[in-house]
Amino acid sequence: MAYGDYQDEIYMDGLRGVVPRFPMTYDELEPLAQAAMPASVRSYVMAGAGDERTQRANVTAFERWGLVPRMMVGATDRDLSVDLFGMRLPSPLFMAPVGVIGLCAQDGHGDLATARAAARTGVPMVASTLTVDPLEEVAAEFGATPGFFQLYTPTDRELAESLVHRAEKAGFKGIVVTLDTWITGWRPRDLAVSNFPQLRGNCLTNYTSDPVFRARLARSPEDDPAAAVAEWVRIFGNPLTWDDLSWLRSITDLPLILKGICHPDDVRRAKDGGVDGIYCSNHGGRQANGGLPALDVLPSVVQAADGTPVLFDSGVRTGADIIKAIALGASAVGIGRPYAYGLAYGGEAGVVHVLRSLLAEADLIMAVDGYPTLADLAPEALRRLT
Ligand SMILES: Cc1cc2nc3c(=O)[nH]c(=O)nc-3n(C[C@H](O)[C@H](O)[C@H](O)COP(=O)(O)O)c2cc1C
Ligand SMILES: CCCCC(=O)C(=O)O
Repeated sequence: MAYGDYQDEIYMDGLRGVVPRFPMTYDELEPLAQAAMPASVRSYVMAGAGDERTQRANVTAFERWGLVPRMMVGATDRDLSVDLFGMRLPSPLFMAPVGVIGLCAQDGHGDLATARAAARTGVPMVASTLTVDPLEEVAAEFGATPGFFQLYTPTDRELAESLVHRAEKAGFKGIVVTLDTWITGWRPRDLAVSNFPQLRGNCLTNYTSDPVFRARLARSPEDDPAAAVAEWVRIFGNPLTWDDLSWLRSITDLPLILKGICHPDDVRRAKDGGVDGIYCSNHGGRQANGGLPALDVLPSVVQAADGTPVLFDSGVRTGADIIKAIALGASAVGIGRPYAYGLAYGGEAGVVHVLRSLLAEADLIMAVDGYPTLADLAPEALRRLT
């Protein structure tokens, strides 16, 4: 089945008098999802760093590139599949780690709903360290779709190793280490409501369920939750340096991917340290304002990666954006807010709808523009507007 067939399904429903249950664009979804969320979760998900210029620029950066269509290619069959870390994935799309995704669902179990959406669509989920349900239970919902575990590396190395080994045992297929969030950026939306401390206590399950973490506490997290949060705050932020990379590399044989890489020299150092993947991202503009849009640094990252897979996120909102990122050299393309809002508005079905809509649009663009495979999307397929 082609991804574009989702269009036919929606039209057929229309013929039977069934109107679409979900908004058809990100711009329509965003306010509806925000209205459906509790205020603290809403401001947390919306929050970008500073006056959010970088966050907005991540999105508008895509408007400066245009695809050039090719005719008479006969692109009746499209192939969106990609090879990544020895796995064949049906498309380049994946769900970026979103720490509070659990809380985005009405029932508080959004991690499980997202994992089920991954199982239904074949779109991998990168599960954050900060899930609400334990990583083992999240992984159990993935079905045949590979999942990735995102590590926030605590200062306690033994705890970091325990989290990674639990992820291996649970069946995750890669470890994504996030480098840009050892400290939280200046987020006025959260500061205005003193938000973050309220939320974080809900997302510590992977710590409170960990034997190493529990052994560090005088009393169990069940008996003294405040002490568990305090210990988490103490150990959470690890300002990793390149000297830590050999240790990170040594703790797992799974593919190791570094998230937050935007500079070609950092790509080279990561490659020298033996990583399997580079993840180019500015954290959706949530961490440091004043930065370049992530899309604008992607080509130099891809060039330095020199064949090492480059995952990309930040600002992807449409199927056309996915195609543009691929044409600029990304091996896989992630979304954060779009699926978080799909979940908040429509639960698991909302996530599935967001994923299928993005893939349908991407597939139909490839059909119309005459690019039957992702390999056809060479840089010449794109032109930069002046
Ligand atoms: C509410 C929220 C929570 C996030 N939590 C994490 C996290 O736990 N770990 C991480 O590496 N990135 C986290 N991110 C960043 C995303 O992985 C991703 O880089 C970003 O959302 C991509 O930008 P987009 O939202 O414009 O698609 C979070 C993003 C959001 C919106
Ligand atoms: C300490 C921040 C953890 C979650 C996160 O990455 C985000 O909110 O962007």
